[in-house]
Amino acid sequence: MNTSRIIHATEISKRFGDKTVVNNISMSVFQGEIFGLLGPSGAGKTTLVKMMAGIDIADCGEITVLDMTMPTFKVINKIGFMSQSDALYGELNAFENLEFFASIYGLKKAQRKNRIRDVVDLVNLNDDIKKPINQFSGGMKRRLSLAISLLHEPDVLILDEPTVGIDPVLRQSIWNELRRLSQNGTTIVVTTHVMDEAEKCDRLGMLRDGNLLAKGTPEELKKQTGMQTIEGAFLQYGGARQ
Ligand SMILES: Nc1ncnc2c1ncn2[C@@H]1O[C@H](COP(=O)(O)OP(=O)(O)OP(=O)(O)O)[C@@H](O)[C@H]1O
Repeated sequence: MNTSRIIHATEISKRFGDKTVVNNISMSVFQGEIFGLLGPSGAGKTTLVKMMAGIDIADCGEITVLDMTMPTFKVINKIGFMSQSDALYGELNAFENLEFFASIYGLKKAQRKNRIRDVVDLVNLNDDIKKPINQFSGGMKRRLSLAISLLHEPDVLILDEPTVGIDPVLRQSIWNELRRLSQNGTTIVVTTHVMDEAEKCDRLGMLRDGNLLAKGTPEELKKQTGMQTIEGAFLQYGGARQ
């Protein structure tokens, strides 16, 4: 693993009303690693990754991506963000959605065609490319959202629960692709509450109620808690729902 720090959060907090949903979190993500944010529903994973992607702003603390303080438009083209709520145009078909986002990302015509073909292959949507999005299932929308986040081959990929609603075979091929991208230098942050996906990450941050309970490699976290599984380690660190 490369040691250049690509994402760096320093003591960031975020409140909604009187509720602190991200509480004084500091962490770094290094080039070419897959960093997983693991935590139950409501832990603050989405809020944290949105601040990394520059979509939301921390109340205090600082986040830098590629040494630029977020949020800034300067790195927006270097980040691929896949949100949980699919930001797709329902009236358009899949191909038109891809074309639209490719033009936003500034992909040239020839490059656009190749990239669209590659990402559509990857998420296995070839047969549905002409179908309007409002006829897509939830899983198909997830796959298209993932394809869109990959279109411009970003240096940093931030994926919020990318494999929810996706069948195990495709999920495996998506993880294979994430690994291939990371080996080629892409830095990836992925949120999940699925333990077997957490095991696939190079490092993990365990979140609960806005607090970063622990971080480390899956092996380190298991070893430190004397547990055989990530789930066991998470519970030891205080991740259990009360
Ligand atoms: N815009 C908002 N206004 C008010 N509260 C919010 C807002 N966005 C998130 N929250 C609250 O912040 C907390 C953390 O939410 P967040 O979506 O970050 O959690 P999460 O870990 O991503 O959960 P999930 O796995 O269910 O997506 C929750 O209590 C949620 O209700």
